[in-house]
Amino acid sequence: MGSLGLSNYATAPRFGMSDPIFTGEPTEFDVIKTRELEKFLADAGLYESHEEAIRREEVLGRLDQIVKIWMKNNTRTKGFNEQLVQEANAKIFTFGSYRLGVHGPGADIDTLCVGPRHATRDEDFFGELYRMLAEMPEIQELHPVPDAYVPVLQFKFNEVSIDLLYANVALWAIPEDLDISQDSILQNVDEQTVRSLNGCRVTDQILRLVPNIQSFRTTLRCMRLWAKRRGVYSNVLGFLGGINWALLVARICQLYPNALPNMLVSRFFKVYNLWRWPNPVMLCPIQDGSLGLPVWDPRRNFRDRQHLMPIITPAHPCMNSSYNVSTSTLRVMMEEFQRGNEICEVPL
Ligand SMILES: Nc1ncnc2c1ncn2[C@@H]1O[C@H](COP(=O)(O)OP(=O)(O)OP(=O)(O)O)[C@@H](O)[C@H]1O
Ligand SMILES: [Mg+2]
Repeated sequence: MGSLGLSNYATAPRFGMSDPIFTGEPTEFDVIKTRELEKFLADAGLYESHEEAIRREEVLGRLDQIVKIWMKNNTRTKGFNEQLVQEANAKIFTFGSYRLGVHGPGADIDTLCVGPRHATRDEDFFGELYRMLAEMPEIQELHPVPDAYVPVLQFKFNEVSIDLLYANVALWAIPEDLDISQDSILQNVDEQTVRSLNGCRVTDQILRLVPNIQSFRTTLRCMRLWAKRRGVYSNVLGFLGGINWALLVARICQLYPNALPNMLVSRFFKVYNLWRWPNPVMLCPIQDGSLGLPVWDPRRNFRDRQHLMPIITPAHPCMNSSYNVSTSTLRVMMEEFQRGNEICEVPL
C-alpha cells in the first residue's frame, strides 16, 4: 500500500501549493465548447495578424542588434582590454503579455536589456544608448523615465510600442545563454535592477508553473477580455492589471491541471467567487532567499497585513502584485466574480 501511494505521488505532478481539485480528462463536449470559445476570441479581434507578428519579431531582432553594438562601443570607449571588448555583450529579453503569448494587435512589448557591470544605468543606458536611439529614423516618440520606480525608456520602433528596462548585473560579460531565472543574478545589484529583472523572472516562472501553457493562454485571453469589458482591468484604478489576471488564471490551471479553457473559465468564477480574501493567491511557496531582499510577509510586515487581495508573484523576491486594491474595488470585483459564476452555472 505504502509503496503504491508513494509511486502515485511521484508520477502525478503537483502544481502549486495544494493538490488539484479535479484531475479528470476533458470530454468531447469540452473540446467542442473550447473550439467555440477560441472562435469567439478570434472574432473579438484578440489575435494579431501573421504580418504583425513578423514585424514584432523583426523589431525585437533589430533592438537586440542595437544594444549589442552599443555595448561593444561602450566597452571600447571605456578603454577595456581587447578581450573584454570581444566579449562585450548585452541582451534583450521580453516579458509581460507579449512573452506570455496573450497580447492583442497593437499591444506594446515589455522588454529588458541586460548589460554588464561596467555599463551603468544613468550614464550609459539613459545617456549613450538614449542618444543612439534618438538618432535613428525608425525610432519615434522616445521618452526616458529614469526616475520611475522601475526606470524605463519608452519609444516606438517602426510603429511597435516598446517599454525598455535595464538590468545592470554584476557580471563582466553577458553570455548569450544567460539564465536570469537563477537567484544568483540578483547578487550585488542595485534595487532598480532587482525590480527590472522581476518582470522577466515572474513571467518565466508563471510559464513554468502552469500544467498546460496552451490552455493557460486561451483562458487568460478570455479573462482579460472579460475584465476589460466589465471595467475591472486597470492597475492604476485599483482593479487588477495584466500580471494579476495572469496569476489568478495560472492558479486555476494548477487546480484543474487537465481541464480545457471552457471549464477553466467557469472554474475561475467558481473558485474566486468562494475565495476568502485576504487569503493570498500563490503559485508556489514564498522563499526567504539568502540575499536579504524583503519578501511579502504579513506576519512580519504591518504594511503587508493591510493588503486586501494579495496575489503573490512567484519569483524571488515574492511580492504582492495587487497592493492597489481598495475595499470598494474589491467589492466590485467580488460582485463581478459572483455574476460570472451565476452566468456559468446556467445549464446549457
Ligand atoms: N504590480 C506589479 N507587480 C509585479 N510585477 C508587475 C506589476 N505591474 C507590472 N509588473 C510586471 O511588468 C509586466 C508588464 O506589465 P503590464 O502592466 O504591461 O502587464 P501585461 O501583462 O504586459 O499586460 P498588458 O497587455 O496590459 O500590457 C508584468 O507582466 C509584470 O511582470
Ligand atoms: Mg505590457
